[in-house]
Amino acid sequence: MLRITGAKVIVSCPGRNFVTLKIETSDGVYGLGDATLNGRELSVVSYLTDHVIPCLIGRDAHRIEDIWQYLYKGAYWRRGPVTMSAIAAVDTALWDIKAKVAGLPLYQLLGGASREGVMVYGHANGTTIEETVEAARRYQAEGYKAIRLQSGVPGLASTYGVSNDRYFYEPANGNTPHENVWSTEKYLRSVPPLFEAAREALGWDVHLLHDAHHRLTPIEAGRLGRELEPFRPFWLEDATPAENPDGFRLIRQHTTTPLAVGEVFNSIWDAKQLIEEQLIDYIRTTVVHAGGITHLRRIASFADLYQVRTGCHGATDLSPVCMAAALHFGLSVPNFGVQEYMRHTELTDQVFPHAYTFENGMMHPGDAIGLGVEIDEDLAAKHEYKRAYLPVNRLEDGTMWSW
Ligand SMILES: O=C(O)[C@@H](O)[C@@H](O)[C@H](O)[C@H](O)CO
Ligand SMILES: [Mg+2]
Repeated sequence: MLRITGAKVIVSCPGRNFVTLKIETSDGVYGLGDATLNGRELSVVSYLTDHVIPCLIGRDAHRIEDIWQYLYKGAYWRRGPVTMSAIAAVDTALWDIKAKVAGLPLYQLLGGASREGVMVYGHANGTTIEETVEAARRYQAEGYKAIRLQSGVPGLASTYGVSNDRYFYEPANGNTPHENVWSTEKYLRSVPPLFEAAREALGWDVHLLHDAHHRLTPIEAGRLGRELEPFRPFWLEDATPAENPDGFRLIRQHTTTPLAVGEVFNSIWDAKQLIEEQLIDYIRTTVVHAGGITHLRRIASFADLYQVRTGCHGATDLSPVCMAAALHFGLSVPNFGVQEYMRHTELTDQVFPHAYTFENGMMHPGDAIGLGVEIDEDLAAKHEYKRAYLPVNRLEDGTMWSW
């Protein structure tokens, strides 16, 4: 038995907030798990510290599945982003420990490599089509095989996904939420010309992606998907809010553009209908928000039955600990599709030194034992938590809207 002797939550803000769980064991091996829930970070800190950690001490760190079930079924209150992020952190840390004890990189325990590397997509954005296409060209020159295109919408002051920085788009900031203004009509006019210009400039040997960020109705999404078809997008992401999965059936009736959804999902139950009715092509659930490696494997195995592939969320609010876990998972899972990769800042990378690498559009988790990611606790302690919110979205007449 490998006893859990201690666990602590490390909150740090090296440019943005991260919550990291560190679990220690009787033979000195420790493991890390990401528990960051963007804009609601401290709720998971409390869930872990006040409610989960006291139940972990003394348990056998090797019993990953049993601990997962204990935290999930045992809480009585199932699912939800706070619960599932906390369980994810415990689960990830336990896999890190098990792989370290085995003396193997985690992906070897998950069945070994199913491919040479993990294809990632980068974010090209700009305030105009020209700027966005120019940014995409730079990604292509750096070897990216898949690029997400988000451009400013003429007539709207600010839009999600668009920043002037080359790499670092950061959605959460401000002591109170920033307010964006939205017009579906203006947006819908702006996306097809963006894709047309991008295909003309970049050719056809690169995958192009787009995120609608839950702001369309199903019929609007169907129209956008259809208008993008000539430009062969890899996927249209979060076309409509997925609380009502039936909405995706309506989109499907109107377009063959592949659909991706699930970055806000936290369990297999959120994805079940979408997967079994083949209403989506890519499932975006990720390690930190969907119950860790144990639960993500379950979702992926289920999705594989229906030829739905993975496309894990990988924005900057998913820490390098999550990124490492995602890469071990992505390298080994049979039905891998693509992995999102938004680079972290240099300071974040200093706080979380890691073995994973990027080369020519592909990433690899590296061959360090465990997850292959560390936390520099002294440096982390120098950067205190700073409240930050995701933005909100309103229609031009002031109505609150999805974002
Ligand atoms: O596709 C994506 O990366 C996103 O939709 C994110 O920017 C998302 O809004 C943030 O990660 C939320 O924390
Ligand atoms: Mg998204």
